[in-house]
Amino acid sequence: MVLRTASRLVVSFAITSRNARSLTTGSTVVSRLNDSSLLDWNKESSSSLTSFPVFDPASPGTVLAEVQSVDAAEAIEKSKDALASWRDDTTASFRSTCLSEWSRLVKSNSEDLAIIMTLESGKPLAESKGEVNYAATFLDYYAAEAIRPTGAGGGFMVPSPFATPSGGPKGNVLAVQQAVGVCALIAPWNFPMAMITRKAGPALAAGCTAIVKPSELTPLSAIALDNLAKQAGIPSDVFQVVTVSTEETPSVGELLATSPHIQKLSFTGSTRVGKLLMKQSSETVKRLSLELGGNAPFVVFEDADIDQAVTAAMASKFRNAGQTCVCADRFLVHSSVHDIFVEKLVEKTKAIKVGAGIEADTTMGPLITLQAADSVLEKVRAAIEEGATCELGGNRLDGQFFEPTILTHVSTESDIWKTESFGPVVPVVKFETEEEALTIANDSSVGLASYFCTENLSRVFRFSNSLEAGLVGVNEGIISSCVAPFGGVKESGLGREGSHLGLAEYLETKYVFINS
Ligand SMILES: NC(=O)c1ccc[n+]([C@@H]2O[C@H](COP(=O)([O-])OP(=O)(O)OC[C@H]3O[C@@H](n4cnc5c(N)ncnc54)[C@H](O)[C@@H]3O)[C@@H](O)[C@H]2O)c1
Ligand SMILES: O=CCCC(=O)O
Repeated sequence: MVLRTASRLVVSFAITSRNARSLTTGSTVVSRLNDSSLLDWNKESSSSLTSFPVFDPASPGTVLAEVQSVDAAEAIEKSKDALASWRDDTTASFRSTCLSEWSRLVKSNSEDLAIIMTLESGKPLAESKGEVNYAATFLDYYAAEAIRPTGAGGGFMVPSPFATPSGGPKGNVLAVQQAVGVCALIAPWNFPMAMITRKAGPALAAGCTAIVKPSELTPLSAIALDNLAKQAGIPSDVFQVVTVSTEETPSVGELLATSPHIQKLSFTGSTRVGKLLMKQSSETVKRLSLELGGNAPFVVFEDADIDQAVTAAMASKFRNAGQTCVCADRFLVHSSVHDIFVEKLVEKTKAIKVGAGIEADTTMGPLITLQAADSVLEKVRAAIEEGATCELGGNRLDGQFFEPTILTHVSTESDIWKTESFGPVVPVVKFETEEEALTIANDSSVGLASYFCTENLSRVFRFSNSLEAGLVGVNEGIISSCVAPFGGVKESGLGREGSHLGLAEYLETKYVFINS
């Protein structure tokens, strides 16, 4: 394992002279960008606004930028006022063109966007580049969906507009799909661009207006997306980004969840906050999409191709240092292939290069905060105290870096097994029968992703049918795509994002009876 620290991360607050400049960006960020105007952030407000720091996860305590907060109440007013013109006065074709142009700009600025994302989220540059492209796919996908009669083109599962005789002696039934209205979109730090476009793409395509609240840990990615949206011709009140500090977040969350002017709330983040927003939203009976936490099982059967299983396990587990809601989190390996799987996984994992994401040869970055690194360490130590064997890693490195870790003989009662680790830890448990693997895999209050490796076709159907999860990867560790319906069951959430089903989340069905 190689630990690399970031190359000099000196922050001098270089941009304060221009009047009313509301994003003060450290030289580390600006000097790396081809176009520093991506981070322009001049917000006007009738109230005095605060600002908050954005930190570099690769260098604890280093401030990358000082970002001005945005007044959420004013944003709601603007969004409400902009709704009718966007929903009723623009054509679907115009909205489609705006989304396509936004995507084109995202792609043509991908180098800068990846740098911004890496600096504030910590993920390696190659992963950030992958996410920028992934983010653009949602804009392209929903640009294409937008031009179809709303909701009709997506396929048989989306309710389509229709007209039919009433079924009675007279009259006709007409059913139409309409934009839900003003939408609040609350996004997390771990995929700071793709989780925004996955929500905003279908919202804008459907004719809704959108207020995005990014994570306070990664507002720069959202600011850059906002600037490109404006360049693409999306009116500034139709798509707004509301940056707020950690301290302001609970009250702004409550405002978005309780405002009678907001018709829908879409949230990606922890199950804890999802439950809170669900309670708060009940006051106004909002439409809800909740993409919450997971604790994905990864099952390796005795008939699996072990090399393929190891590749899939690595891809799923170590993506974004294990900070992905669909990361494999609980490894169940048949006793007959346990030792060879672990041996091969340990060998491959040793090649991971831990370091600052901005360094070209880094393959795993830091965790997002010191608290996150502490929490992973605590769970690893507790698991070892409860009898687990540490096959690799097990330690926190400098700052927020954590060693890729493999634990065997893990107790299924331990915290590392029962709760989402959100870190680069592989806990392994042996099993003997398919029934036993299924029981352990489904023994969780959440059900987002799940994975299994087998060469047996009937088992593929049988086991995937029985897993209590919204997503199933068979012999594959990365299964996210704009064309696939993404979402969980149980306490992992409500609704689906991506695919034509993602558009349906932003549409209401209205039925009109016409007397004849
Ligand atoms: N299902 C998914 O698609 C998905 C995707 C990413 C992350 N996650 C989950 O999110 C968790 C990690 O992300 P996190 O630590 O950023 O989660 P988090 O819930 O703390 O934060 C997510 C977002 O919610 C905001 N937030 C926090 N408290 C809030 C409140 N009281 N009211 C309104 N908004 C509030 C944050 O500012 C951020 O924008 C993990 O559990 C992970 O599984 C799920
Ligand atoms: O972390 C959550 C989303 C990541 C993905 O879309 O695969």
